[in-house]
Amino acid sequence: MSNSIKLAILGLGTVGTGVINLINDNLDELKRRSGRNIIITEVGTRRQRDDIDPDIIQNSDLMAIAASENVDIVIEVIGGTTLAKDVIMHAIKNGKHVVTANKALLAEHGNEIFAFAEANNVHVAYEAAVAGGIPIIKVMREALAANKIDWLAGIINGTGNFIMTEMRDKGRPFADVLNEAQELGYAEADPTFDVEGIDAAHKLALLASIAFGIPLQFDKVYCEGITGITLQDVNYAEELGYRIKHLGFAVRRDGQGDNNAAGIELRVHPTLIPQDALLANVNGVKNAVLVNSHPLGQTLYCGDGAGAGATASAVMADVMDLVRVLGSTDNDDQGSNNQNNHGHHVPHLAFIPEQLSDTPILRAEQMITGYYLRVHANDNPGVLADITRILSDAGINIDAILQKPAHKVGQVPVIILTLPVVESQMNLAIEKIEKLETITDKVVRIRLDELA
Ligand SMILES: NC(=O)C1=CN([C@@H]2O[C@H](COP(=O)(O)OP(=O)(O)OC[C@H]3O[C@@H](n4cnc5c(N)ncnc54)[C@H](O)[C@@H]3O)[C@@H](O)[C@H]2O)C=CC1
Ligand SMILES: N[C@@H](CC=O)C(=O)O
Repeated sequence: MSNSIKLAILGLGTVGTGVINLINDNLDELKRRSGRNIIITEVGTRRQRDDIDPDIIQNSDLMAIAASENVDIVIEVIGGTTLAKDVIMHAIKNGKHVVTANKALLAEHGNEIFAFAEANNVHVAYEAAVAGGIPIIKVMREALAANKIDWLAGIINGTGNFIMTEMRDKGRPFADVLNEAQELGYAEADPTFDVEGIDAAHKLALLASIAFGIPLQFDKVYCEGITGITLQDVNYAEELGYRIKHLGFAVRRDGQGDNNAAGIELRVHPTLIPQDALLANVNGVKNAVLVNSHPLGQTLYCGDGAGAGATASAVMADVMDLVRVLGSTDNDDQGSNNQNNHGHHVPHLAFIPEQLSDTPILRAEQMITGYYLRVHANDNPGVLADITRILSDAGINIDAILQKPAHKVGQVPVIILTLPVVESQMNLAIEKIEKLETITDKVVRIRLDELA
């Protein structure tokens, strides 16, 4: 077997430990598939660990590891956007290929990091950064390379899906399930990233870039989390044949039709989807990404979205890609066997950097979705007529109405499902509904999508 490939793992938490375990468990498979021996030569850890193979150098100086002669590929799994960035830039400068699971870092600084990697002829691989173990980056960059992607929708946070599933199926309290997700290694170091939708927004920014060939624009992703979802809305949605899932959407709009703007919608929010949609039945820590592309049509990719094993699988898939590049003699631009050559001809963001487009990202009020509205009204004659008149005057088509028995004396919840509408129109209609004397509370609104 030819020369060993030397790995450094920075950070021995959930993912770093998962990678060590995977290598220990599957080394024979890795060798047979790559034709190379794969060894961990160094690990970056804050404190000396006695559970690590004594042949592996333990070092708290991550910058030294990133420049070490003893390392071919640097695996960054410390998380965060400060030291992680410095270490990755240092590794790139020193000609190392990098594998990272750090979606926060790439969503915020990926444009700079990828440009620096290209200038230094190395690759920064990031399969584990989106949807855990699902090979969605590889699929979208390579397997769908001949397609034009129109939209994608995905459950892209395992913690959030785990919490919503456990709450719905077992009636468990939010805080209790979040606690379990942390114990299982699913949650981010700061779990507000999971429950407020920020982690999903990081991943969506990455998916949208490789779907549409646009630069990373995390700051333009519209983002709502799951903390405002009540069991009451979950149950009403189920009664109407829908399920609430926390989804990320990236949608290309061509600007056809009244009030429609051309551009890309990037949004993360709870969404009612039909109960019989495949995505509605993706539960627990599972993630799934539905991609609609031309000419292929809809394809769905599903698997564990978080946790040590799933994430280590994605990290090591990237390592294997790089091992094959490092091992090839005919894959680089000069035909040489330069160990540091880029070799990997798949562009970081799927499109060649000069071809990234400046298609605008649409503002929230320009986005188009259906809606679930829950309106609390005094049980007076004519109240329903007032609400439906306001919606109809705003050009909003009602798809279903459900009036529930009064749960407080004289007050009835009215549930309305609408067809897709431009958000600015819905904002105006809700403003008018809330001004009606018969309306007692703020209108609750959740977006709705038929995924057709
Ligand atoms: N846990 C999961 O399921 C997934 C995590 N990720 C990403 O992978 C990365 C790591 O996540 P986890 O392993 O879950 O986090 P973690 O918090 O379990 O592990 C991070 C480790 O890095 C160590 N570390 C931090 N700064 C260090 C320093 N200066 N020197 C040495 N060690 C240092 C910490 O002590 C900790 O052991 C994050 O970017 C996360 O977003 C991505 C996909 C899934
Ligand atoms: N915290 C994240 C981990 C994987 O990306 C999640 O729950 O999805």
